[in-house]
Amino acid sequence: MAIIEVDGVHKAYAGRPAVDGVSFAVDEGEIFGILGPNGAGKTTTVECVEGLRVPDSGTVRVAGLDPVADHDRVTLLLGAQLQESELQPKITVGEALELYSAFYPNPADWRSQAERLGLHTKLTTRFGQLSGGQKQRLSIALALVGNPRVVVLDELTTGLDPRARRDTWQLIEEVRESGVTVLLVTHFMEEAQRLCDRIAVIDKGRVVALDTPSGLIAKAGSSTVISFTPSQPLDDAELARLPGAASCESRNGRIVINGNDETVNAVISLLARLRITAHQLRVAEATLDDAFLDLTEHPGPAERHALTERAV
Ligand SMILES: Nc1ncnc2c1ncn2[C@@H]1O[C@H](COP(=O)(O)OP(=O)(O)OP(=O)(O)O)[C@@H](O)[C@H]1O
Repeated sequence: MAIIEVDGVHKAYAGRPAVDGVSFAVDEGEIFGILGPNGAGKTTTVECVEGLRVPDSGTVRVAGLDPVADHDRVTLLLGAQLQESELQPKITVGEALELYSAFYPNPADWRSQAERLGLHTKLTTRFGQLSGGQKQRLSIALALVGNPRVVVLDELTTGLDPRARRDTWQLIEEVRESGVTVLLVTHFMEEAQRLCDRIAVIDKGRVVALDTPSGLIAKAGSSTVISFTPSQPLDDAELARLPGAASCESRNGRIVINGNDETVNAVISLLARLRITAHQLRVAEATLDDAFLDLTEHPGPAERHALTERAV
């Protein structure tokens, strides 16, 4: 059952659309990702879900409630990461956690929360003296302190070092296992791929794709990139006609084909038939990174692959 429903939401700032007809539904208990380039409208969308922005048109429901009209009730069931400016620099970590837990009828044990997030040694440290990563961890702890049914995490692990990022991912998985729905805005593909059950890709204020991470990879162009330097010139047109081949490019004697597993076998058979040797044959699987770039109007996989190879 959907716990978050966003239906045809529009939001403009000074007449310029930031969110232009966004719709999606998040099932209870899932981790739902929102991915998109800078300025795509992700934060505006989640702020509409949190009731911090009022859509110009369209509807948002959280557990059937209107986040603006029923703001007080929604606040009790939805936890959100705080912006840095929302805490006084002199408040200590322990005071902030205690204060925020007092707002909720059924708060989590904030001391164990702090321990899980590696903040237990910082309970007497003032907010203004925390590092960027520690502030980030505190904002996650504060989002979870009310034992919410839904938690909205915008750029969850920005500013965290690799270990803290992985610890945070584990924490989010534990949060989900306890039945909490997570709405996650992220720029990190690895994070989205590892954590999210489904992802909405937003570009220029619109949802351009909505699927599981593997569904997005499969949907975006081709899933396999084959590249090699042939021992003799090859006909690009013949390669482009191979089964599953979506495109073929030749640059400085190196051939790059976008295709799938079937294409890999067909290329090998063709090379054997023509008695051509493939030097530096590489077969790479597309990633969510590739899918993201394809879906948000950037260079295609072959072009990027060629760029990467040249850069190497
Ligand atoms: N308060 C505001 N006033 C005017 N324009 C705004 C305001 N907030 C956002 N915008 C504009 O709306 C568009 C969408 O912004 P939004 O912050 O929702 O995007 P985003 O996808 O979250 O971006 P980022 O990944 O950079 O955080 C951008 O063009 C932004 O400049």
